[in-house]
Amino acid sequence: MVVKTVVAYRNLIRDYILLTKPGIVVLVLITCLTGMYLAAKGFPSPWLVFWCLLGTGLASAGSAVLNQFFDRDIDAIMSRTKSRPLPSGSVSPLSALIFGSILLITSFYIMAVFINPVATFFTLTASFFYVVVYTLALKRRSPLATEIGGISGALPPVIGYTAVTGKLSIEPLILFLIMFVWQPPHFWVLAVKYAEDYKKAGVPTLPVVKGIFQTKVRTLFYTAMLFPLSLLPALYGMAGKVYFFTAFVLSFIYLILTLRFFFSKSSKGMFLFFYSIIYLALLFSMMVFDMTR
Ligand code: HEM
Ligand SMILES: CC(C)=CCC/C(C)=C/CC/C(C)=C/COP(=O)(O)OP(=O)(O)O
Repeated sequence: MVVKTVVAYRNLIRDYILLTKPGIVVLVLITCLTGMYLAAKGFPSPWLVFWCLLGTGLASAGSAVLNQFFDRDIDAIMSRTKSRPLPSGSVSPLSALIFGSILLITSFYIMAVFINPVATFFTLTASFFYVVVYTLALKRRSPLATEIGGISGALPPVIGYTAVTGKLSIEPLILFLIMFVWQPPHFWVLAVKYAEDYKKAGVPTLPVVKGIFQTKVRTLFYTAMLFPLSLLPALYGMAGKVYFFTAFVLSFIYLILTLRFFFSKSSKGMFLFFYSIIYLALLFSMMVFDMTR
């Protein structure tokens, strides 16, 4: 009896953690911390780091929970998502709505009280774009949802940077641009693999609307754009030679893998998808490493 209750609680906690898309939260936090590091030109005040990472992490987590609350009908149709906590029935929609709202309200409170108005504004904007603009307004209507939704995903380093400086400048905009251009190819590789799934659920992703070939062309185009963009931090004095060299090699490998995906007859590019995540994590970590040396 006791063992059963403990297992039930453990499963419930696991489901609530899964609802927050924890893998994405980790990468969001790495990019946010990089923004803070570059702004402070070294390790910023530990309390600022603590509150800013907590606030940004809660915003990312809360937005992901609300995204799954609103998407629970289409998530139940797609094989990739049908075992998520909401479609599988292990968490009720009302509980998810309350949980996501509490996470978001706590995030905005922390950012407003412990950080500053500019970073709070960008946190609100990121959440608004993910939940309202991407999930509610665009995802079921247009393939442009991916690019416009990318505004949300590109804001975490801007939140980190402005948490330290309190104002916008060219450096956070460069980080924004890198992340903005990184997101569509990151997603389209998956969208190609699951094109049938998205079609069945009525989600007009690029492969569903324009076909696999057009999507592969655009994936290649965005990855090619990412190459020069990834070098900008070194050219603007935000990072040094070690970063420049690493970014060059990482972007070169990314381009080669994307070319392989482009010419491949298969629509499965899971290694490329995995590489996109490693790429961004290493790129941003290298900026911090080069600053700390
Ligand atoms: C337009 C924006 C984006 C789209 C459409 C998108 C889409 C996706 C999809 C569909 C998955 C697979 C999830 C699954 O298998 O259940 C995924 C995984 C992932 N994404 Fe993205 N993503 C976007 C932006 C971002 C951003 C901004 C980050 C972080 C900075 C990120 C980090 C990750 C990570 C770490 C994973 C693998 C871990 C996981 O599946 O939870 N993504 N993304
Ligand atoms: C601070 C803050 C709010 C940060 C959020 C950053 C972030 C990760 C944004 C990405 C948003 C996005 C459009 C995800 C799309 O996946 P989807 O939800 O359509 O994917 P799915 O099909 O797997 O559910």
